[in-house]
Amino acid sequence: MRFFDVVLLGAGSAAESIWPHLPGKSVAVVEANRVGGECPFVSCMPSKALLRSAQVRRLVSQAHTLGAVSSALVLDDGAQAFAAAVQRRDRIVARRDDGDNAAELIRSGAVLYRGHGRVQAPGRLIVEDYSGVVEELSYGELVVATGSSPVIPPIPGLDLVPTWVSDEALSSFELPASLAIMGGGAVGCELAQVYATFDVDTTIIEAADHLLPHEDPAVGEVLAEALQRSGVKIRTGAKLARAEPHEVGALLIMDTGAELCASRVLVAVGRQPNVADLGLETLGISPDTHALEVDAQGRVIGVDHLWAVGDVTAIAPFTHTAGYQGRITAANLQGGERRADYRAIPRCVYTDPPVAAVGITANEARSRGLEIREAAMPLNSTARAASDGNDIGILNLIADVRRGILVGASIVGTGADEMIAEAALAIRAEMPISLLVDLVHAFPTYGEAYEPPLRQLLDLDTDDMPMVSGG
Ligand SMILES: Cc1cc2nc3c(=O)[nH]c(=O)nc-3n(C[C@H](O)[C@H](O)[C@H](O)COP(=O)(O)OP(=O)(O)OC[C@H]3O[C@@H](n4cnc5c(N)ncnc54)[C@H](O)[C@@H]3O)c2cc1C
Ligand SMILES: NC(=O)c1ccc[n+]([C@@H]2O[C@H](COP(=O)([O-])OP(=O)(O)OC[C@H]3O[C@@H](n4cnc5c(N)ncnc54)[C@H](O)[C@@H]3O)[C@@H](O)[C@H]2O)c1
Repeated sequence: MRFFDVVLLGAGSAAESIWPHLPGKSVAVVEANRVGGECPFVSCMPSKALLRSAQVRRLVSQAHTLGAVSSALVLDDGAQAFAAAVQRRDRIVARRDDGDNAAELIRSGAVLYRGHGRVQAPGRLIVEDYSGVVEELSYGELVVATGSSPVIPPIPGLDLVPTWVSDEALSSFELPASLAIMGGGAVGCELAQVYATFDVDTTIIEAADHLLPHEDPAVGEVLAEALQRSGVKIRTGAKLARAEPHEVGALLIMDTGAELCASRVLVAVGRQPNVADLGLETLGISPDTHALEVDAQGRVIGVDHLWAVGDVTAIAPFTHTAGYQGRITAANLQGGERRADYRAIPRCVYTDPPVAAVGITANEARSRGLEIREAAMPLNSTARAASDGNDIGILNLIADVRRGILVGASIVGTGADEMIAEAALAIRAEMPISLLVDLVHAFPTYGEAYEPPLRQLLDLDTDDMPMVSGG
């Protein structure tokens, strides 16, 4: 049995910011699927590649409104355009081949074991490869970085109709004739815009009363308008109650009694941490655990020599969080004392226009008993929106009145995904609003939209027409 100082279970975004940063330690990485995990192959990168192709397709169709051509361009039909977008997508995801990532891992000095890893006892792990060959390893420290999987809700008949989960929707070469998407969260909204733009009749079914229900309602409302302009149909406040096979593919019956036919159903109602079948019960962890609960240093609470990083912790499940947790855990495995601070992790949805938020929502702030004040600004009132021809968007800031600092921000609009970094820094560094209000943004940029609401929060001049909602 070979001993390693550190064994990483899973080789995704979280783990890859650990293995190159443990000089002097012997490291093994156990991976059941692809080195690199989901992000480069079946989640972030293929979705962002397809979203970009879709965005350009819409832009070209609007070129005459932007003075680029004299009349509307005649586009290829959606299927031809999608075939080209898929070729580009597959180049960007290296045709889902993890060979380069695996080679880099090995160059870092770590040992790669391909197969399913499972703890046998404290300090011991087995790896079973595809042919059933089992290897046994022993470890000093174990880092669980096993990611998450889509939730499939127990809806009668759903297993009898054609369904996709996100990685299938992002690996497909063909367009469905029509697509019903269960869930108006990040996955549902991004993929709805992709498929609708390639002329697929696409409907989002969202249980809550607005899209992206984890964010402030105004965000979901502005996004809904943008998606509808891309051809997406939206049914909010509706849950799928039952599904039946149908000549088209699926007949979907909502809890409201409404019905919808679609040739394919994309199930996008959230993800759950991968904690099953890891042998964690041998370490005293309950088999009913939903996520591995970690302290700020990355240690699994109550279990010696066990760490967890990435989606398996269910903390802000994004690639950038996985990388952040990985860097902190690597430093602590080297004897450091680094602690994670999750107050300012950005949450972005890369629709067109994108959505970006950071910190807490107004509802969360109120439930924590904070005295808050909100100030908002429509992005279409910026000079940049006028010159670009963008007429949709909003920026909303949430201030903690007693401390005079920002605690939350959300933006929908062109550039939101980049603009959010300013609010993230302000929240993370607890910068006084009196300082933020003195920051000068270049003219004409979307960033200028921060200035009127910040002034509003300080009761300075209000001539730039920010909209204010109560706290
Ligand atoms: C459609 C979609 C789009 C997304 N887009 C974005 C985005 O634009 N930006 C963003 O920040 N985030 C995005 N995310 C989220 C992002 O993909 C995840 O947060 C990130 O991949 C998590 O990294 P991880 O290392 O925790 O898990 P993963 O990357 O999933 O890695 C876990 C690895 O562990 C392996 N594994 C699991 N169990 C075992 C075992 N027992 N033995 C051996 N190996 C095992 C798996 O095979 C996998 O390779 C998106 C997610 C989805 C679904
Ligand atoms: N741009 C990004 O960073 C990005 C993109 C895609 C996914 N992701 C990650 O993937 C995770 C999963 O995304 P997701 O969209 O699947 O989950 P999500 O939690 O973001 O959204 C799920 C949605 O489904 C709705 N829902 C739940 N049950 C339902 C039902 N029975 N009928 C109708 N609607 C129902 C919820 O109200 C919610 O709006 C996200 O949390 C995020 O971390 C990130």
